[in-house]
Amino acid sequence: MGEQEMPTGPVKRRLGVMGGTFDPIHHGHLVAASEVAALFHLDEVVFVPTGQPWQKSQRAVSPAEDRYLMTVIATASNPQFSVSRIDIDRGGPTYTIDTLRDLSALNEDADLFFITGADALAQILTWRNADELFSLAHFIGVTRPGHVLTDDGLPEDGVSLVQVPALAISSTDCRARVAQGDPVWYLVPDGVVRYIDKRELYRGA
Ligand SMILES: Nc1ncnc2c1ncn2[C@@H]1O[C@H](COP(=O)(O)OP(=O)(O)OP(=O)(O)O)[C@@H](O)[C@H]1O
Ligand SMILES: O=C(O)c1ccc[n+]([C@@H]2O[C@H](COP(=O)([O-])O)[C@@H](O)[C@H]2O)c1
Repeated sequence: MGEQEMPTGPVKRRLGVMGGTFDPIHHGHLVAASEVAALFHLDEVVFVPTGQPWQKSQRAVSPAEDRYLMTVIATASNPQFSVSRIDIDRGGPTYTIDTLRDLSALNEDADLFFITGADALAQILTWRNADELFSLAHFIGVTRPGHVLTDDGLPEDGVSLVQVPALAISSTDCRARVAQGDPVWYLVPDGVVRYIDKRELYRGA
């Protein structure tokens, strides 16, 4: 068979997945997703707020509906970004293995790319069914100030490491700033500043 006659399957969509607690979502999350979308030619990035983040059980996490709505507000202006409720609506502790199984079933026409910061990537072997994760998605680890980005111990073909513009922003710091009465303007999108104020989030954090 000549080269031109080689059978080809349908071209798969390239779907980025940005999981997070987003309490609140900030520009570090948004820049990471935007950079990876450009570098990996993603068709879409779906942000997936956690239901119950079991590794954050040492602190009170804001209600899922508030975190979901802030994520919607923050991503609404970008036609490439969307938000999924799957981890919230499933109920119970959130495991990425479930996120990826559910998204695979809903997007049979897509290859999945799971985006994660250096800190989260360093913990990945502690996640539920860690071995199976890499058969469901390609993992993309991004740089984050204060954390070492490494794929040590992870499957060679399963992970890519990417440098993104350094934004020393964390949700922890945003919550502390609000609690102290300090501004979070320009750390989070304007609509998220307004939402935090309207719902009086983090005042006693
Ligand atoms: N500034 C940042 N730069 C790059 N990646 C980030 C940044 N902030 C968060 N991430 C990544 O985004 C994902 C979701 O993070 P998460 O919602 O826990 O935010 P966080 O700022 O780490 O929150 P917290 O301070 O409450 O732990 C994780 O993979 C995390 O590593
Ligand atoms: O699958 C797990 O066991 C697991 C443990 C901790 C974190 N995660 C996922 O990692 C992503 C970032 O989590 P977090 O807690 O840093 O916001 C989010 O999608 C979580 O569901 C997943």
